Amino acid sequence: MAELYEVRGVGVDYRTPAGVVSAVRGVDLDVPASGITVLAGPSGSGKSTLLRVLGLIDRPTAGTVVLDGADVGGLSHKRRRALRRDRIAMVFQAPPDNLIGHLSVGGNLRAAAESAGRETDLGVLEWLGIPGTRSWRVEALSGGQQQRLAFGCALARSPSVVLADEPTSQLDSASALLVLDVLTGLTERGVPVVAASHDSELVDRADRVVRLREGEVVG
Ligand SMILES: Nc1ncnc2c1ncn2[C@@H]1O[C@H](COP(=O)(O)OP(=O)(O)OP(=O)(O)O)[C@@H](O)[C@H]1O
Repeated sequence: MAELYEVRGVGVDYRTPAGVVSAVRGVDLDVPASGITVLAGPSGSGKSTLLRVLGLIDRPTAGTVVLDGADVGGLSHKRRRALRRDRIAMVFQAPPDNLIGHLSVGGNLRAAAESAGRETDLGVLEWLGIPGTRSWRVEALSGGQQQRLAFGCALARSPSVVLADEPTSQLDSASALLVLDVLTGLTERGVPVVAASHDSELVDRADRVVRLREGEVVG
C-alpha cells in the first residue's frame, strides 16, 4: 500500500538571535495511510516541528516531503494552502484553539464541513459522546468535550489525515481516554491520525511509534 507521507532527509533550522537551532535533522519517515502514528520523544525533540512540516504549515530547510505520491516541496504558497484546506485537518493541544468560540457546537461542525465543501452530519455528536449539545455554546463544554468536538470537526472535513499536536496534554486522564477513543474511531472511519505526544496512553494506542531525540529519529 502506498504511504500517505514519504519524508526523506528532512531538516528544519530556526534562526534565532543566539544562532541557528536545528530542530529536526535528517529525518526519514514513512507514514501509512491508516491507523494512528505517534511522534514521541521528550520536550524539545522536534515533534511539533515535524508535525508542522507534515501539515504543510512550515517548509523544511532540507529534504523532501511527498504527500499521496506528490512532492509538495516545490508547490506555491497558494497550492500548499489549498492542499492544507482540502486534505489536512489539524488539532492543537488547547481545546479552545480548535473551535470557533462564538458559534454553537452544531455551528462549529457546520463551519468545518462547509469549509471543505462537505455536508454537515450532526449525528456525529452521538458518536463523540456529546448528544443533545447541538445548540450549546462551545464554552459550555468541558475541555475534554471540546477536544472531542475538535476531532468531530476534523472528521467533518473528510480529510486525508488528521494531525494532532499533544491532543490530550491539557486533559485529565479520564477525559484523555475518551479523546483516545475518538482517535481510534477516526481510524475505523478510514482517517489516519498522526499525533505528536508524550502521553503513554496515546503511545500504547498507536499502530506505529516514531521516537525522536534531539531532532533525529531514534526508533
Ligand atoms: N519558532 C522557533 N524558533 C526557534 N526555535 C524553535 C522554534 N520552534 C521550536 N524551536 C526549537 O526547536 C526544538 C524543537 O522544538 P519542538 O517544539 O518541535 O519540540 P517538541 O518535541 O514538540 O517539544 P514539546 O514537547 O516541548 O512541544 C527546540 O529546541 C525548540 O526550542
